[in-house]
This record gives sequence, C-alpha cells and structure tokens, in this order.
Amino acid sequence: MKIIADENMPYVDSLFGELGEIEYVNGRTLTPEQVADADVLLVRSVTQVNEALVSQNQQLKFVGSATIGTDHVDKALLASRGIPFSNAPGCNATAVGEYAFIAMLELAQRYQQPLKNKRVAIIGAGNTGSATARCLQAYGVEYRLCDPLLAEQGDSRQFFDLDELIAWADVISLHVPITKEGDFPTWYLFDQKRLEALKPDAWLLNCCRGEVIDNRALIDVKQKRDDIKLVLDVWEGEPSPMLALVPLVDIATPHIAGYSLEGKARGTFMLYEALCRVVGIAADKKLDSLLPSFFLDVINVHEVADERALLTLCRAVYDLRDDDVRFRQSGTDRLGFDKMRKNHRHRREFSALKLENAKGSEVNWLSFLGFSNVG
Ligand SMILES: NC(=O)c1ccc[n+]([C@@H]2O[C@H](COP(=O)([O-])OP(=O)(O)OC[C@H]3O[C@@H](n4cnc5c(N)ncnc54)[C@H](O)[C@@H]3O)[C@@H](O)[C@H]2O)c1
Ligand SMILES: O=C(O)[C@H](O)[C@H](O)COP(=O)(O)O
Repeated sequence: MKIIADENMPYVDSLFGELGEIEYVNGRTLTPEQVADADVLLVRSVTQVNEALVSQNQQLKFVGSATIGTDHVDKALLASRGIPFSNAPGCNATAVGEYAFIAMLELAQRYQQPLKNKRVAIIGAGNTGSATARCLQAYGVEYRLCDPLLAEQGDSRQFFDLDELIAWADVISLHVPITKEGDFPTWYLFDQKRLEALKPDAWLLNCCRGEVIDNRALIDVKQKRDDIKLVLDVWEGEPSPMLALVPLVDIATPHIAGYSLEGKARGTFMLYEALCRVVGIAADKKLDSLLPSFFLDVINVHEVADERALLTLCRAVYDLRDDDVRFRQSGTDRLGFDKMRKNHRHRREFSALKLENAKGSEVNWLSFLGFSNVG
C-alpha cells in the first residue's frame, strides 16, 4: 500500500509504518502526478483535495485530513468516487481553547485590564469554542455563546444573537468554520459594519479562518480605532497576510493555534484509526506512547495569587509571546509563514504539566483549566 503523507504531519512513521510504504510530500505544492499511484493520501489544511489533484488516480482507498476544518477537501467528489474520507474533529480543540485563553491573559497584563472583569462572546460553540469556554468557566470569567446552527439543533446551552453580543462583549473570540452558503454563512461575518460596532476597548480574537473577518475593513477600522486590540492566528490570503495588518495586531501568529504536540498526535492517530477501520484491521497502537515527557516534572502549587501568577503558570507550558516575536521577525511572507508552521514542534497543552498540592485545595480549579493533578 502506498501512503502519501504531508511532511508536516508528525507520528506518521510510528502509526502507519507497518501499513505500507510512506512517501512524504510538501502539501502546499502536491501535484496530480505525485498522487497518481497512491492508495492512501494524508493531508493537512494547505492541500486542496479536488478533481484536479486526484484526476490521475484510479486506486485511492482512503483520504484523511488531520484537521478540524474541511474547507480544503471536495468531500462530494470523494463520495461520488467511493473514496472514504475522514478528518479529525476535535483533535486540536484543547490547543485552540488554551491559545485563546492565554492570549486573553496576555492582553489583560499588557493593558492592565483584568480578564476576570471582562465579558467574553464566543462565536461558534463547537469543539474549539467550547474548549475556550471551558477555560473561561474554570477561571470564572463571564461568557456568552453565539451559534444559531446549534441553537436550531436543540443544543441545551443558552445562545445569543451575534449583533446583541457585539454590543455586549468586551472580548470576542471567533470559532466558526468558513462557509459561503446556508442560512448563516461566515465569509466576512465580521465586515466593516460589524467591526465598527465593536465596543470601545474591545478585544477581537480570530483562531478559526482568516476570511471570517474582512481583513481590508479590519485595517481601515483599526487605523481609526486604536482602542481595539487584535489577536490573529489566521489571515485572509494565507500564507501571505496583508502586511499592513500585521503591525496593527497585538498578538500575531501563523495559523498555529491548534499546534500542540497533543493535538497533532491526536489528529494523526484519528486518521490511523479511520484507515484501520477502512481496511479492516485492528488498530493496536496507543496514542499515549507517542508523546515525549514534558521538560518540567511536577510543580508544587498552593496558591495562584493573582492573574499575573496564573499567566506565569500558563507561560510555563506555552509562552505565546515567542511565536508572536518569531512571526514578526520571519513569518509574514509566504515562505516564512509555511516555514514557521513546519518547524513548530515544541508546544504542549496544560495537561502536560503535573501540579502537586492542587487537588482539594483552593487551587483545584486549575484542573478544570486542564492542568494535571497528581495530588
Ligand atoms: N487556528 C487553528 O489552528 C485552527 C485549529 C482548529 C480549527 N480551526 C478552524 O476553526 C473552525 C472551528 O473549529 P471547531 O473544531 O470548533 O469546529 P466545530 O465544527 O466543532 O464548531 C464550529 C461551530 O461553528 C458554528 N457555526 C457555523 N456557522 C456559524 C455562524 N454563522 N455563527 C455562529 N456559529 C456558527 C457551528 O454550528 C459549529 O457548532 C474549523 O472549522 C477550522 O476552520 C482553526
Ligand atoms: O482546521 C484545523 O484543524 C486547523 O486549521 C489546523 O490546525 C490547520 O493546520 P494545518 O492542517 O494547516 O497544519
């Protein structure tokens, strides 16, 4: 079995090595000729899986994308050709939730405006939106959700209208897929009008897809309103963000909010399980065995004195400022953007850090935030 895999997908050797011969490719420049004799195709969000890409292949048995988003895959085409497809919903949700939460704590410190006093609106209450909500809930921050599709489906949580939330929220965090059709399309969901309606001193975070915000309008509004603070992990026109936008952004990164080692391992592992199901073999590998140990052993925590102390603890796991600095230095052009994503391997999730003394004490809420308790 020939397996073509994106070179930026970790753990492919460990999980797929016994299933076939693996060829690693650059997902951004993958050609129909490279795919022609593949039995299995494993991609990430940078590969457009469409008619052109698979046109020369008559033997494809499985396509997997180690991502939550599937806007790069023509699923109808694969279904019409009888090619099973799987993505990895939820694989990197914790990473995105923690990224958004840490970014909010960073802004809070930078502008001396405690996050605890903010009202947060989460737009899109699926996997990543809910993961963000869990962090806010654990820390005791007031938040509201907007998700008209889940509301229609009878989700029991309380949902609010988008424009009402824009008028209500001090912080808005975006977690929707990119869609152009249906009753609630998200392409340019935040257009000039909605951007102008942001409350004074609002913080706007985008960790989903760049085109959910009209980036030209964002430049225009931000140039007139210095009070607005921006956190952008995703950009219109990736991998070439609008260069005029970058300096206007407080925290800027190259689409790596979901890039924890845990999230990447989960993504590849979910595809491994899916392929095993498709070819009818038992999935005998274990996810836990893939991850290296964390550089810190156990930390004794008996108090989180204030928000700054909480941020210090979070930074011990993931210091978002490093990625922001690196992005500005060398990640804003198309080659730098992809290079930084390719070499981004160090980040862990809160659960990697074991806390002693946190259980049963006044800091037990840290376990709801995601840190591991060891008693
Ligand atoms: N930056 C990153 O690294 C990164 C990582 C993971 C996911 N993503 C992106 O984030 C998106 C969301 O991920 P997820 O795992 O939460 O997906 P999800 O499918 O679990 O949740 C998305 C939610 O958005 C809701 N939604 C759709 N249209 C909406 C609208 N107009 N208004 C409000 N809500 C709407 C849906 O009903 C759904 O509940 C993905 O589709 C992907 O594009 C980015
Ligand atoms: O949709 C997703 O899951 C994310 O956007 C994902 O993190 C994108 O990462 P990539 O596939 O480009 O490496």
